[in-house]
Amino acid sequence: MADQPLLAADDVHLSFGETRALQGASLQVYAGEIVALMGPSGSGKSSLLHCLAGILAPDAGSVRYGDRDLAQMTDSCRSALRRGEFGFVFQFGQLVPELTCAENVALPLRLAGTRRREAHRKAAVWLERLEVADVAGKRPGQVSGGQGQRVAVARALVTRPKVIFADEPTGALDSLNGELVLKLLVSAVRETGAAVVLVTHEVRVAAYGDREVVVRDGRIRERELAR
Ligand SMILES: Nc1ncnc2c1ncn2[C@@H]1O[C@H](COP(=O)(O)OP(=O)(O)OP(=O)(O)O)[C@@H](O)[C@H]1O
Repeated sequence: MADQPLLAADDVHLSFGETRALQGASLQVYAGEIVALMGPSGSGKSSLLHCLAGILAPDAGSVRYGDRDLAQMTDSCRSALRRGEFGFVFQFGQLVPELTCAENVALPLRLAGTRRREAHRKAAVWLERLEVADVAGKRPGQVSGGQGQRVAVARALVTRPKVIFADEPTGALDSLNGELVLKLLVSAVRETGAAVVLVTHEVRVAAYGDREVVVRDGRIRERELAR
């Protein structure tokens, strides 16, 4: 494991009006590791994920990606970072309904300026990798929830990001489909070397992580999982 964390939150505070979502959360994520964020509903897991990904700016404390403080970057630099180095998988509604599954997976590459043909070639590789090549020409509304999540994982990985942020990625799936999505996600990131920040309620899902971190009252409690 590298000495320097890839991503580090240091004493992060975040409030929504009167609600104190994060109250001094500190977390380090190293290259290639899968960190599972667990904890009760409302404890601050998603807020921490959003701060780590540069989607929300902390009221106090800092988030660093490598040697860069996200708060010191311009909005366009942060957007470029999110497009180029980060990938996202959420629980619902992340695929563009008007596009086919192949077009959805190719989209991040097209937005980054990759030519159509090359973007679709890479999309096909990732759809195959996630075992959903057969739905390439279908729209998200025409595929099952599990297939849709595997397409979403393919889309998150197609740019070969350094960090994947996954917020309850299997929360809407039955346990069998959830397991399949997780197994494919984990084997794909082991291959690409991406780190994963995985928010989940479920112990079974957290067990896919290298490390489990418990968020409680906007702070971190951490314990190592047996490998
Ligand atoms: N956009 C928002 N506006 C107002 N309050 C918010 C907002 N987002 C989160 N909160 C509040 O901040 C606190 C932390 O929320 P957060 O979503 O980070 O928790 P969580 O641990 O991810 O919860 P869950 O497991 O239920 O998704 C909660 O009290 C929540 O109600």
